[in-house]
Amino acid sequence: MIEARSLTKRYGSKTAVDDLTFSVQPGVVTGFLGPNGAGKSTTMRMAIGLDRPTKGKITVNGRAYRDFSAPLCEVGVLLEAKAVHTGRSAYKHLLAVAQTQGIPRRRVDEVLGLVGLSDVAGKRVGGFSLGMGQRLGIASAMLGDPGVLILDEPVNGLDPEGIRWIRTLLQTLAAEGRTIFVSSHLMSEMALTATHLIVVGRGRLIANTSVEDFIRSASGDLVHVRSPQAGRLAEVLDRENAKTTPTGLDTLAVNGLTSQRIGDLAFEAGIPLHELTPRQVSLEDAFMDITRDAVEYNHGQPQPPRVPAAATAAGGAADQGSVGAGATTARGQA
Ligand SMILES: Nc1ncnc2c1ncn2[C@@H]1O[C@H](COP(=O)(O)OP(=O)(O)OP(=O)(O)O)[C@@H](O)[C@H]1O
Repeated sequence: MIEARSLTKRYGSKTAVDDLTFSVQPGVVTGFLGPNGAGKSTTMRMAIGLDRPTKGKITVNGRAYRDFSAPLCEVGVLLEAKAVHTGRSAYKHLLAVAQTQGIPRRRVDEVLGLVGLSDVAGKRVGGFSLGMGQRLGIASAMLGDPGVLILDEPVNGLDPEGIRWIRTLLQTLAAEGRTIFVSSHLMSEMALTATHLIVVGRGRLIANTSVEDFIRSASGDLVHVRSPQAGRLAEVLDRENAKTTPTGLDTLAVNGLTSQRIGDLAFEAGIPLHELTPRQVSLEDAFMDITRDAVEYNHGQPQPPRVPAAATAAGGAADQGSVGAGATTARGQA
């Protein structure tokens, strides 16, 4: 398990990580999401002792990283795939890493097999493609057979086959009971890979929720309805405390009732319906929506008006299961 408590990191006047509290549970893949500059890498660097928190703490299995005598056997890390000696072969690189912590030579062969690099084990790392480099980075992270894996943007620059491979590997490792903490700025990718999400923006916690709940709350309860008796239907629905907004001559946007309930009410009132569509948002849209005000640089693009997505509706504690509690903070103060 990874636990951050009031974790804060300032670089001069810049607050990179701002009072983050969350925990990452074993047995599932937890996605660490946020726009560029949100503080993901800084958080991960603090988790493995490469940066010191200005305030608060982050522990792995209840201990600070520096307290591990054989850290590779506790927590595997992929921060920068290219941080290897390019003149060495993949095998020699892994062997050198293994020898620093008394990991047996046979484990090098095992992890090469695990990541599918056995056939190129003798090749110089300098000639590796980006995808092979990522595989080597993961092999290195897996050397000590750790129970915790921290991976910073492991799918960056990979082709679809490589992305699918990492996705399956991470899910398999999580199913073995490991704690998998993986950062990305791609919501759609994380939705396929992760079970739980921790979303940050400008260093602050925006959401800490299951992927399922994130999708549900992002999609909200907005339903598009078309009826030749839209005015009458609005009266019926308003009596049920729905919020109806005319969007055309015969169309309504309805908040606060499910499409099933709207259909039933229309039927009971003898009102014909020509369309009844729950509003769907793409995950990428939901993510953009929830992090919009937390983006450091928006490339000068004009910001479209906010849709009344329910992604911000559910409040909650800073630990497990909150969507939008931090978003309010980020919007209010950023
Ligand atoms: N050593 C440093 N000195 C000063 N500012 C830093 C330093 N490291 C990070 N920052 C700043 O802290 C903020 C968070 O950066 P960080 O790299 O953690 O974000 P990120 O979410 O990982 O972004 P990306 O997806 O772009 O890697 C950014 O504004 C960054 O410029």
